[in-house]
Parts: sequence; structure tokens; C-alpha cells
Amino acid sequence: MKTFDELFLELGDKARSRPAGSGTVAQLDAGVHAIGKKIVEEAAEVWMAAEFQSNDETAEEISQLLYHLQVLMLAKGLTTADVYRHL
Ligand SMILES: N=c1c2ncn([C@@H]3O[C@H](COP(=O)(O)OP(=O)(O)OP(=O)(O)O)[C@@H](O)[C@H]3O)c2ncn1[C@@H]1O[C@H](COP(=O)(O)O)[C@@H](O)[C@H]1O
Repeated sequence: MKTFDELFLELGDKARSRPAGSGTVAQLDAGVHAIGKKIVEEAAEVWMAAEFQSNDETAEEISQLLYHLQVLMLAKGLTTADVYRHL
């Protein structure tokens, strides 16, 4: 298990070191347009899970949405502080 901040640090390391086989690196290379489409897809899956599936399945979909939001943050050079200051 990891927190939002721990995952963001891990993804930042991946973006810098670019290990072979990293899905995050592949997403970053695909660019903001592709990442954005993935966010929309995952958001729809969250919505559908919330309406028609279990809470555990909904939580899993939410985790995937958070992951893709973090990939977009990295693609745009945003930090968690950039986001948190709006909360
Ligand atoms: N938390 C995640 C995570 N959540 C979601 N995803 C990806 O998001 C996609 C969501 O999958 P779906 O269930 O929607 O399935 P899908 O639409 O068939 O997926 P694709 O066809 O798009 O691959 C998958 O491609 C997952 O690989 C994630 N990929 C990676 N992580 C974590 O990120 C870290 C770095 O991962 P790598 O960069 O791959 O090493 C590791 O700690 C991973 O656990």
C-alpha cells in the first residue's frame, strides 16, 4: 500500500531514470493528449463502478484515476504543492 505522495515520488523517479518496461514512461512519451484521454476513460470507469459495482471495485478505479492524474502532473511539470494550494 502507498499514499498519493509516495506514488508521486515513485513516478517522478521513473520519469527521471526511465527504466525499461515502465508504463509510466510509456504514458509520458505518449504525451498530454493521450494521458488526457486515459483520464477521461478512467473517470468514466469510476462513475460506472460507483453506480453498478462494489465499493472495493470503485476504490480500485479511483486509484487508477489518481495514478493517471499524477502522470499528467508529471507531464506538465506540476508538483503536489501546485495542486494542494488550490484545495
Ligand atoms: N498505480 C499504478 C497504476 N494504476 C493504473 N495503472 C495503469 O493504468 C491502466 C488502467 O488499466 P485498466 O484497468 O483501465 O485497463 P486497460 O484500459 O485495459 O489498460 P491499458 O490497455 O490502457 O493498458 C493500466 O495500463 C495500468 O497499468 C497503473 N500503472 C502503474 N501504477 C503504479 O505506478 C508505479 C510505476 O509503474 P511503472 O511505471 O509501470 O513501473 C508502480 O508502483 C505501479 O504500481
